Amino acid sequence: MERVPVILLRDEVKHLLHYKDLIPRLESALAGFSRKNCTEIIQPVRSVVPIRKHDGYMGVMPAYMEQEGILSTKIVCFYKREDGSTLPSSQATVLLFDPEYGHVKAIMDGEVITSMRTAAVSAISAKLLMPAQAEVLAILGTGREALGHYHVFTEIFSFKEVRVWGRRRERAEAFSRSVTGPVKVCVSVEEAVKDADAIVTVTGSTQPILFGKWIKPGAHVAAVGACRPNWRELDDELMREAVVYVESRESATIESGDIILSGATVFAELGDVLNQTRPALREKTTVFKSLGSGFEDAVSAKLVFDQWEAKERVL
Ligand SMILES: NC(=O)C1=CN([C@@H]2O[C@H](COP(=O)(O)OP(=O)(O)OC[C@H]3O[C@@H](n4cnc5c(N)ncnc54)[C@H](O)[C@@H]3O)[C@@H](O)[C@H]2O)C=CC1
Ligand SMILES: O=C(O)C1=NCCCC1
Repeated sequence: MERVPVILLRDEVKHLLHYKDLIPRLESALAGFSRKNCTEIIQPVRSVVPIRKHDGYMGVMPAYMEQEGILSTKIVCFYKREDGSTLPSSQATVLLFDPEYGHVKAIMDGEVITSMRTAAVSAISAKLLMPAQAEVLAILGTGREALGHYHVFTEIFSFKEVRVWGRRRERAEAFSRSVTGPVKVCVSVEEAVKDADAIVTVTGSTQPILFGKWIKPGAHVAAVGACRPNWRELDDELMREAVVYVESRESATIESGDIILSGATVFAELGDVLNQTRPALREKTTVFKSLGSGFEDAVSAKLVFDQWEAKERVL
């Protein structure tokens, strides 16, 4: 029998995926991934094909979770875009397979998944590592990931002040107008991060934009951009003085320019903290260097598919 995959477009994925389901699933997947001798989650480091002519990369991100019966791969194309470019800086599709037979069960939009799971993992890092009674959140960058981070951080935490900085002030102002809560537009990174408790860097920068000397001791930084080994968002001082957490040590030492070029040491994976095998050093300045993992896409895609199937059953 020929099996036809279901195609789930952006709006449907958006409708089916919710942070309240996603966050606990990601927490258990991060913990599973970091368990000693983990055989449940098979995930090679992302394969990256340079698309030199267009200043871009294609990342292929497979993952297999045997117990959960999840086999998937995300294919994401991402680009270094010049200021003012109207082209998208990344596009992604997730394929969900039947692990027993190998056929494709679903082809779904990967952009909502990328943005929600990335923001959710940063929020998990903040839950574990941000100072207690955090009052000020600073978001550096005004694009798609910035918006995702705004939504989940304001949904699960209660900040007294949210600030945004963007290279182009009009984009930061547009960002501030596009969300429902109050957001203070800052003219410089330094102004945005002064005395901030939580800082999210979500830019396409390839050079440091955030400097350790501007940051309040004890602040938590979720560093989401700079996912190539020669790209940076954070300076050497911040990387060397902060306690650094990652999703995967293996990926971090291959893909993160902030880690490789600063010579910083990785203290723990987030999963180690969730498994209580490494401590959450909340009182110290902490950096979560996010790179994105195939297993995060895998559990997100499964949630979307299960929700879709449940809806179909009712109809
Ligand atoms: N860690 C992860 O799992 C993921 C990381 N990313 C990365 O996050 C970053 C942001 O992605 P999106 O929001 O989707 O992109 P976007 O294109 O929607 O937004 C990029 C933002 O960065 C700013 N920007 C670009 N170049 C800059 C520079 N040189 N200095 C300062 N700001 C600059 C832009 O003005 C814009 O505000 C990218 O580097 C992307 O590759 C994206 C998805 C997942
Ligand atoms: O995990 C992802 O998805 C991405 N990571 C880094 C660059 C763009 C997409």
